[in-house]
Amino acid sequence: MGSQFPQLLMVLYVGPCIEPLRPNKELEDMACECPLQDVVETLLQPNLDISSKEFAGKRVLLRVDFNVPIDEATGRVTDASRINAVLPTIKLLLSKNARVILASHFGRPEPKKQTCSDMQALYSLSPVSRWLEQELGTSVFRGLAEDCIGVEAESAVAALQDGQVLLLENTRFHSGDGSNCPAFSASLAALCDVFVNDAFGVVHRDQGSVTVGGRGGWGLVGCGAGSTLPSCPMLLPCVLKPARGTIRCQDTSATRVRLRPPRPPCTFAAIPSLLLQPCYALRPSIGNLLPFSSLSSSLHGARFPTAPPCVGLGGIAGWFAEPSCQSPPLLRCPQGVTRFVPQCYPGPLVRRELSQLADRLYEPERPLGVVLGGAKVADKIGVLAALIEQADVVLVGGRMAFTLLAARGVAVGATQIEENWLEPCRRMMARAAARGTRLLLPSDVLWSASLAGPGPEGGVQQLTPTCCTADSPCIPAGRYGVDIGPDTAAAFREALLGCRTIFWNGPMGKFEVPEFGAGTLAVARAMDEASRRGAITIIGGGDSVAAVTAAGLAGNIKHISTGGGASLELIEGTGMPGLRALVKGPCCQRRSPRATQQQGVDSGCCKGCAGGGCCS
Ligand SMILES: Nc1ncnc2c1ncn2[C@@H]1O[C@H](COP(=O)(O)OP(=O)(O)O)[C@@H](O)[C@H]1O
Ligand SMILES: O=C(OP(=O)(O)O)[C@H](O)COP(=O)(O)O
Repeated sequence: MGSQFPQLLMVLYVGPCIEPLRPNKELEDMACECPLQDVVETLLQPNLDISSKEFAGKRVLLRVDFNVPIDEATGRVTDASRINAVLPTIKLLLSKNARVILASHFGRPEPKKQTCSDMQALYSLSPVSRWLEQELGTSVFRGLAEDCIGVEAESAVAALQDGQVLLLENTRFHSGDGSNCPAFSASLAALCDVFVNDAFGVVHRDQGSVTVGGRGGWGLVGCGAGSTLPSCPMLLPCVLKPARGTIRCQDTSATRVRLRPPRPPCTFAAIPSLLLQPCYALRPSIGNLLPFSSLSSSLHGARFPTAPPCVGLGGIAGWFAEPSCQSPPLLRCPQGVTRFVPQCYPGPLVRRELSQLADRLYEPERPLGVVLGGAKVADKIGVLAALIEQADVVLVGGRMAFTLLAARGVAVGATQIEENWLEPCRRMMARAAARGTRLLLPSDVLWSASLAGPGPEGGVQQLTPTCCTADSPCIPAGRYGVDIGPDTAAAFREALLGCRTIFWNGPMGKFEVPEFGAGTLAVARAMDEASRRGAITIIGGGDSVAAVTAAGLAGNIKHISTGGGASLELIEGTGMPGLRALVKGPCCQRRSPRATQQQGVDSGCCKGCAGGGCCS
């Protein structure tokens, strides 16, 4: 790989690398990094309501979130809340004689590691397809296209008639979705005339099918104070992109980025057009860990050279040589739907979610309580810092809790924790104490020898300081924490009943196993009880909603949201690239982004599933 760098760098120099360096302030202004509330307000304007638009004969790409629970044994959808939530949108578009193309992710396939057949077996949208067939009938629903881009998708779309629906296969079968590759977005966008995003559950993801490249994709432009910035900061994701998951924001001064070398197909054909793209400084999509204010101060703090216009080879080469950098300012360039699809709208579900959640969470009736659980620890733990600042009571259960418990010195056995977060968790707990936020962790937990179900070994464990030693661990070595215990459930209930607004995301344990579901059920009951006492209760997240629905306790909840991580990010008040990508004009009082240019992108870049080529 090393031998390719000089060639690549030569191309960078001879390409149209023409833009003079912009001062930091201007970079920041160009970002139009509006307060999220302004973005939300913009998307709620009546002129973006699709019910007042005409779509007859138009191919409408409707991004939906069909990431629904499936029974592994029967392959059937076990909770259709997310499908049902978007059915009215599908029917609305059909009533307008649109040709509706549904795009969704499902689960987290790994196209670079798994073969296509493995991905198909585990993550095909065929169970959802069967569900839609029943709901819509075969004359309207034209089935599942084998792939979401490429020949299969194109021919299926070409066969679509007005007033018919097609479901595209899982967008995440292509690595270009997760990496927000412009070529992937362009291919998806080529299928349609109009893009409607009604996938609230995924608007916090900076992914190709969400922003459909709107303003998606990150280009790395510098490595913080003392490093160099090219004045052609249009080195786009295919060329330079922080590898997913390698950015750690334990605090703003310890941000680390590891660079991924350019992918060969991106080099020659892609770079000239990439270099022409205007860039916007935006908050990085790094698991929502770094508030934009921090980024912006890191932008201010960084030393950007003013000349020569394209920095030196050394500046760029240094990035490759240096595996990590401090506080990298990141630039993000517009790429997709706003470029590739002229008409983009938020769907009715997204608008409804925004108005319901924003109303209730931006200026909540206090005390505000947040219950956080679930298994997407790496994704959601970063939000905790923001929740500690905003909520009065924060309750943490689920697998999430064990990283905090471990940070307190509790021996958690084999329970999966986030090692990188131990120190930040200690600081968060200290901050909660200093601020007066009531942060409750489990005081007892259920442990088991297996995550699959209870065996002869297991039981409820009180988490006393005396048991948290190597000799007397709280959770024995090799055992898993699988639920909160009854004392914790009672303490959580008591805390919740004192709140006027409650938001809950993430089950308290591995609730799919009935024996590990008591904690989740107890919180569901407490939510129900609080609702009946007049509290404003909101539950978000696929599994949390499934748990509450299965328990028959959804009826009194004030708002059931289709998004867990998305709702959390909304509360956090930052990020949401999927929403920002839908804002075409100025979204705040600050300077709006420059008009984007229609440009081609090397279609060979970032081709789909590296696993076996079936979906490239
Ligand atoms: N202690 C635990 N160990 C293993 N899995 C857990 C534990 N607690 C919760 N989970 C799992 O978390 C998953 C839901 O997590 P997440 O996706 O974050 O929630 P949501 O879908 O509600 O946003 C469930 O499948 C549940 O089994
Ligand atoms: O299930 C989802 O989010 P959630 O678990 O936060 O509700 C969405 O479909 C997003 O999925 P992802 O977290 O794999 O990007």
